[in-house]
Amino acid sequence: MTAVTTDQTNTSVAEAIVDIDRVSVTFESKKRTVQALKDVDLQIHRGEFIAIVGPSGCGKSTLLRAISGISPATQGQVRLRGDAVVSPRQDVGFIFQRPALMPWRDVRRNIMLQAEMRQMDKAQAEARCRELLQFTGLEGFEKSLPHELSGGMQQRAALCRALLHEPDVLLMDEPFGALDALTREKMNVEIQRLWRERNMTVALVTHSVAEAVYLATRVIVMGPRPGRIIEEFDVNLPRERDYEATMEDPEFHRVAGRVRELLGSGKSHE
Ligand SMILES: Nc1ncnc2c1ncn2[C@@H]1O[C@H](COP(=O)(O)OP(=O)(O)OP(=O)(O)O)[C@@H](O)[C@H]1O
Repeated sequence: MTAVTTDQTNTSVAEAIVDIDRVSVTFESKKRTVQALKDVDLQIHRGEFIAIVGPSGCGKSTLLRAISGISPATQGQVRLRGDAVVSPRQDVGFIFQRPALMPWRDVRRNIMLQAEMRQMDKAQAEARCRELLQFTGLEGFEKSLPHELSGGMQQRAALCRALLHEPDVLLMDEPFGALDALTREKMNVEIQRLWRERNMTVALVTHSVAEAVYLATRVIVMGPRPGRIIEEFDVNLPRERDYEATMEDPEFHRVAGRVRELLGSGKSHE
């Protein structure tokens, strides 16, 4: 079993909404077998914001996919709200690296796709859609097609779609990697507010150490494939985080420094 050291004990006794118990994921094809995850143990408690960092190809996306059931565990077990995850789950929000909007549908209809897939009550979904458009600053762009939006706006539309059914668990796989630095910063601030105000449980995969530490209550560091958790750090910062002030906070520098050290201070982890 992988030894996990924690620099500060998380004494939270809150309910584990996600329980990952000795999970391994192996991909088998005719050509080769890849073990993407090996004996991963992790509990995510209600209201936590977990950021997962690690070298490229170490299994970060696979871990999120195991939680959502897109790539279920081949050994061990993931439990979501107590239920074993064995197939894709509808009761989470998932945001991919690319917004994956349908090019022929306008913003509103892209968001409402979620309602159609889930056969949600139309009037309720429309009301929720309007609320999310306002929340993410997309009001006025309901009728725009994806190609008429900036990258950040497209990712915001994807965020609205992922949140339409009000999931209490949000999984985000490097959602801001393709954005310019300033837009990424703005999205970080929006996600911080969203997590806080909606009291969601979030797991984020990111290559940015700064993004991980700014957003997370706990940073999980994975080692090279086969993916294992090698260390985790509690981030002792207030839930409400001003961006500039956080960047200057000694706690931010302490955690970011240790994470960078562990990742070999590679330049790929800004
Ligand atoms: N569907 C799949 N079929 C076969 N192999 C896969 C599949 N998905 C992932 N892998 C392999 O599993 C390993 C982990 O991949 P994963 O995408 O989880 O890594 P990652 O840490 O998210 O990488 P990156 O940071 O580069 O996005 C890689 O070697 C990858 O090639």
